[in-house]
Amino acid sequence: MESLMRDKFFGRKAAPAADGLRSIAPLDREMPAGDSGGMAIDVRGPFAEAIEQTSMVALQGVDRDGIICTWNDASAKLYGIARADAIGRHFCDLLTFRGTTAAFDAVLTTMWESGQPALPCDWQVSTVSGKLLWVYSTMFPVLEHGQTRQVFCMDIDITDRKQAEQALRLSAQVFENSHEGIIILDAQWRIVSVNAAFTAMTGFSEQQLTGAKESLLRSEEHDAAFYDAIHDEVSRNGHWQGELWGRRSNGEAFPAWASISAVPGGVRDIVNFIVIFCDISDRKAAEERVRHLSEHDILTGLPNRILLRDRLQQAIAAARRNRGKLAVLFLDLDRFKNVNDSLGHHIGDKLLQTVAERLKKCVRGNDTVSRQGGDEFVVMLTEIGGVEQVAHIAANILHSASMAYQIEGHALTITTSIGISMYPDDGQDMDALLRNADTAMYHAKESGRNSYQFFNPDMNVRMVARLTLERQLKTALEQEQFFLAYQPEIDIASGRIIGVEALLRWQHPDAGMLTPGHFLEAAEACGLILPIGDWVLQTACRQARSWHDQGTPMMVGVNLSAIQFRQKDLLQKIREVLRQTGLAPQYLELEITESVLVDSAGAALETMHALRAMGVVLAVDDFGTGYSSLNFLKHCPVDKLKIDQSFVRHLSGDANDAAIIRAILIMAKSLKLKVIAEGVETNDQLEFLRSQGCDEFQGNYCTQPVPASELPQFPRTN
Ligand SMILES: Nc1nc2c(ncn2[C@@H]2O[C@H](COP(=O)(O)O[C@H]3[C@@H](O)[C@H](n4cnc5c(=O)[nH]c(N)nc54)O[C@@H]3COP(=O)(O)O)[C@@H](O)[C@H]2O)c(=O)[nH]1
Repeated sequence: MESLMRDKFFGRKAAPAADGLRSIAPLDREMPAGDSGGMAIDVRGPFAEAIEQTSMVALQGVDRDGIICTWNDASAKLYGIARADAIGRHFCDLLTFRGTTAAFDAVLTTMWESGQPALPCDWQVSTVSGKLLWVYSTMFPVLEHGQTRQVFCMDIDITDRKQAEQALRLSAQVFENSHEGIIILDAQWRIVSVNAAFTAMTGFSEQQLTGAKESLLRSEEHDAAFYDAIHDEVSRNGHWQGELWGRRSNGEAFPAWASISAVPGGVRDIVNFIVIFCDISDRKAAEERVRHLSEHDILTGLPNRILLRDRLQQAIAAARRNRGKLAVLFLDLDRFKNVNDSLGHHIGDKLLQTVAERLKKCVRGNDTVSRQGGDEFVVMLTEIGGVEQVAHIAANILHSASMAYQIEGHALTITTSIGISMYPDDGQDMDALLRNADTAMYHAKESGRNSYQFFNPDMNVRMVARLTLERQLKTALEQEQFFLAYQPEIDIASGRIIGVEALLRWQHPDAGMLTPGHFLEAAEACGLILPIGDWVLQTACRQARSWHDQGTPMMVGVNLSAIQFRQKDLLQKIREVLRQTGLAPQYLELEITESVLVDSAGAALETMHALRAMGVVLAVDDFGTGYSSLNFLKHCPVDKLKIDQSFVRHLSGDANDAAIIRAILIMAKSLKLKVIAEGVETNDQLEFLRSQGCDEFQGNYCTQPVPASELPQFPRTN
């Protein structure tokens, strides 16, 4: 490329100069008439030589072949090439023009041909050593006898200027194309210039802003002191950055991140301020959404546990300062699980949403209704006058929650149990108040549900005892402290044992042998009844199978409490136990109380039919104490009624009990159900039952419940 250029513009034959290549050729300059830019220099003369060598301007001269004839000290300095290394070399060997070679060549060609000087021009030059610089170049031909003899070039280094221009261009690009709003202000905080991003961000036009005071952009979210502090900071330290509210042209405030810098002029003088503005509305909105989600319950939109704790803490601090009172109401819906189990979670969710709406209507705007999870809600009442006021609100809540619900065609009712603790009487801190309200709620449940209970310290004592019992029950299960006692069920006519009822016993390490009355309720409350019940079922069936193997087959009765009966996998469990133990299903009798059947209505019937289909025998336990209607019994696939022992116990003294037993027996006969009387302790009781046609009896008159090995050797049926 360079050699091509060399041939084209400096002549193909590089003939040596007459006086040798390294000497400076004698030249005369002839100015064409009317030429304004040409010059005549006698390069041989001392004047020209002096100019050439002392000039601050880099001066080079080349002949027709492009060979360098002149290279002054300034050129050597500018290009970093010594005079001795330049003279006699081809110009293109030392200097090349970046991207403008063709233009440079054209200028040279014109000059050689026209003998006219070229217009001064900026060139970017790279030297043989790799140095890159910008020069402002004036090129002119030197004539001899009317012929161009040499071309001279005067170069001034403009690299710094070019770089500054470039930087300025870049800054302008950044200013205009930045996504962040940029404002340039003068020393009096008057707007000098704004970029497009800022006008787009605020809705102000450039005309509206230019010349306006910075206060035009202030939002009412901040007072004057806020802006004064920023001005002070920028004046003192040259910089401030932080979040502030800006103002759009329509008056709307928007959150922004601002970075303000002072641009110094002379000593201590600030000439301008530059403000970079970033609209953070979207980020703030996203943060707000995340914060809201983290503090609210998704299902009901109520404050969740986290937000409640936060508000409770603040309310306690305020009550402490003002010597005020506040109340914490712990709510738990009664038997909400039944709704989920029978109608599905979808309906359960809708019910919770409606309850939440009703709760909000029962309290004032500054109170908090929160959902803790599941069917638990906590209401915080602040600025309370006294317990009467709280009791009134609690009663309202009970009433409102118990009103009928219509959800997707289902008519539902639900009640609530509420425990209440008060600051400062029932706790000084949040955890104590929540704990005590929970304890009181638990007592509300125990005392029949659909009620509220204020906390009292006795509750805590009972709660501790309950928790201790629950812990011990867990240990009992792990350490096999349970065993089964069996009580025979005797056919009255033949006197034979036709089966036994398996009754749970706990060999407590300290308290000795405990009957279910001591622990059953706690086991049900904490859910341990399920693993315990599984163990009972497994153990009783294994024992019955063992009697079968010994040639004395006997029916075994196993009690199922409500929670056990409602287990989703009950059928599967029973099928599996029968399979594992090898007990035929007709030897297993499941005892279910009337209340279980009535409470779980449709679902219970389905389960009972499935159990019957499996071949298992079903008995209604404690019959007469519940509310089962005759109609209900008619549709219930049960085999046996167990007359509750309370009727048997007072047979001799209470004519009513005798009448009840008679009625049960008549009814059972017509429904073709077997009847067994429980709690028979005397011969008189037995004789009465025999006289009334009762099928079977069970009770201490025969024997108390005993371990399998101690069962009396009565004749047994097969
Ligand atoms: N879910 C489960 N419940 C169970 C289980 N084991 C027992 N239970 C239930 O606990 C209740 C109390 O049982 P328990 O203390 O064992 O009392 C039973 C008998 O000991 C008692 N009984 C029997 N005959 C007499 C008598 O002549 N006099 C008298 N005072 N008491 C007597 O009656 C209870 C039998 O109750 P029932 O089940 O109604 O037939 C009790 O409700 C059990 O159901 C278990 O494993 N799981």
